[in-house]
Amino acid sequence: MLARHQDPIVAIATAPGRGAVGIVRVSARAPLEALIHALCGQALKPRHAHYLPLRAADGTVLDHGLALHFPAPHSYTGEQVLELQAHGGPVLLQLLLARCLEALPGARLAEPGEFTQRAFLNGKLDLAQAEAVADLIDASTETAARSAARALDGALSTEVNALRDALIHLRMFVEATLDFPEEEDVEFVEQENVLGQLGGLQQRLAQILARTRQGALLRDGLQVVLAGQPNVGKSSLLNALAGAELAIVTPIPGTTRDRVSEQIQIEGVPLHIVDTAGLREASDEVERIGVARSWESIARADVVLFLHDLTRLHEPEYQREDERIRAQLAAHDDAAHLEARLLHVYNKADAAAAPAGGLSLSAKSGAGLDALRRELLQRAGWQSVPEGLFIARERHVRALRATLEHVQQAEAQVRLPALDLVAEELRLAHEALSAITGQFTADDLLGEIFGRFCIGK
Ligand SMILES: Nc1nc2c(c(=O)[nH]1)N(C=O)[C@@H](CNc1ccc(C(=O)N[C@@H](CCC(=O)O)C(=O)O)cc1)CN2
Ligand SMILES: Nc1nc2c(ncn2[C@@H]2O[C@H](COP(=O)(O)OP(=O)(O)OP(=O)(O)O)[C@@H](O)[C@H]2O)c(=O)[nH]1
Ligand SMILES: [Mg+2]
Repeated sequence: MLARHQDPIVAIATAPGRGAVGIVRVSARAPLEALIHALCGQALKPRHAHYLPLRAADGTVLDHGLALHFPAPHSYTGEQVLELQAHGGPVLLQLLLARCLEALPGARLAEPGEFTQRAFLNGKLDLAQAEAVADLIDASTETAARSAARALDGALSTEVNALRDALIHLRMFVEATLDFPEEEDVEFVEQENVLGQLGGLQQRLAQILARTRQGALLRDGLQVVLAGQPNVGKSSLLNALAGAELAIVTPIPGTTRDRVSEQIQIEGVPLHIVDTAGLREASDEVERIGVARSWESIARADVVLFLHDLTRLHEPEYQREDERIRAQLAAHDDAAHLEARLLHVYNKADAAAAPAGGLSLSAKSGAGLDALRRELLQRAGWQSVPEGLFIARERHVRALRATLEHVQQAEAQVRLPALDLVAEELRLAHEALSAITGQFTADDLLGEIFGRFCIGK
């Protein structure tokens, strides 16, 4: 395992397929001069682009491209890095890749995220920044991309490090007092204003937590499912929100058989919207499977848009069916959770009067869609774009929550005062906080984080 971490690695560092330019990159601890000589036929000035023929083992020219050598430690990975920027044909890039593997002893193909993992292990990036690299590549909205760039620039890390320093400062006092048991705990607590410091920490943690939550929302978005009886206008609403004819719409109940999903964005927040088969007693096998899938989507959703048809609200048969769905929703979910994620939407407001209260709209005319968008953002806990928004992950939110809880516990112990317990809570707070930037991070978590990168990154 350890030896593998030291192998030279090689990968095609551009998106697979045909592109105008493609990059093959190599990262190694060992010197790359021999490889450079074999491929480029000349020495490379560090960090300079050289235009030259890239040669096969028999001396024939594979391509005329650019070669760049980044000597360690001044490279992306902190190791020796060679980049070959060639024409973007997939066959050519495979040839160059194979050429590097053959000419560099011990080299192997890089695993997903391995270049960035090395950058992390060599201290070029902390863990939150490394995650931001992947989030930048995967960003699905402009706001998400800009926020990922800010996180890569250290927006979250800087805040976390400042908090960590404050925690360390406080820990030093507490630990020092523990080492001198003759000193009065109460006196210490007052003298160093420990309560004041703990209060300040909690405030700062709460602020960062709120911003981190927004960042995680930008990354993960919101899962929204359109559910309800057949023919109420679920597919029409999907199309209206997406601004495209994605799902088939007809006056025939039971039109949608399978899930249709689409990603849209509202103020930069990605929304994954799933249109489902109308919920009713299925009349055939295909529909039965469709309805089962509807329920699966409902179970997974952050928000369930329960659509009602205003033109049929008064029909007893229609009411019975809505009641049946409501009961089934309640049976699938605990009451508080359902309440938090269920949103009733009354459709076809262009054709029938809407009851007071509730969200009414017309998928056909578009009236009321803006109110629905606002409501969805509010349900997601989105506050209008704060300055300096950075992308974040659920992992960071959990770590900050844990840190805050330990600091709150520490405060409770100071009031007793039980300084050894305060010290322990502060140690745990420090550990939880440090997991964000990766100082205290288990190997399996690292494997999971970097394993989700694309190859060549
Ligand atoms: N061609 C190319 N473009 C790329 C990358 C790359 O690896 N190759 N990157 C890959 O993701 C990103 C840029 N990231 C990079 C980060 C650090 C260094 C680097 O050379 N760092 C040195 C020197 C720093 C300096 O001059 O200030 C260092 O850290 O010591 C290079 C690229 C995006 N664009
Ligand atoms: N007047 C009016 N008609 C609508 C509106 N939205 C949808 N409809 C009509 O209602 C019918 C059903 O619409 P769909 O979007 O297919 O309904 P659905 O809920 O997806 O139906 P299933 O796929 O069968 O579950 C179509 O004839 C639509 O044109 C609306 O806002 N106003
Ligand atoms: Mg439909």
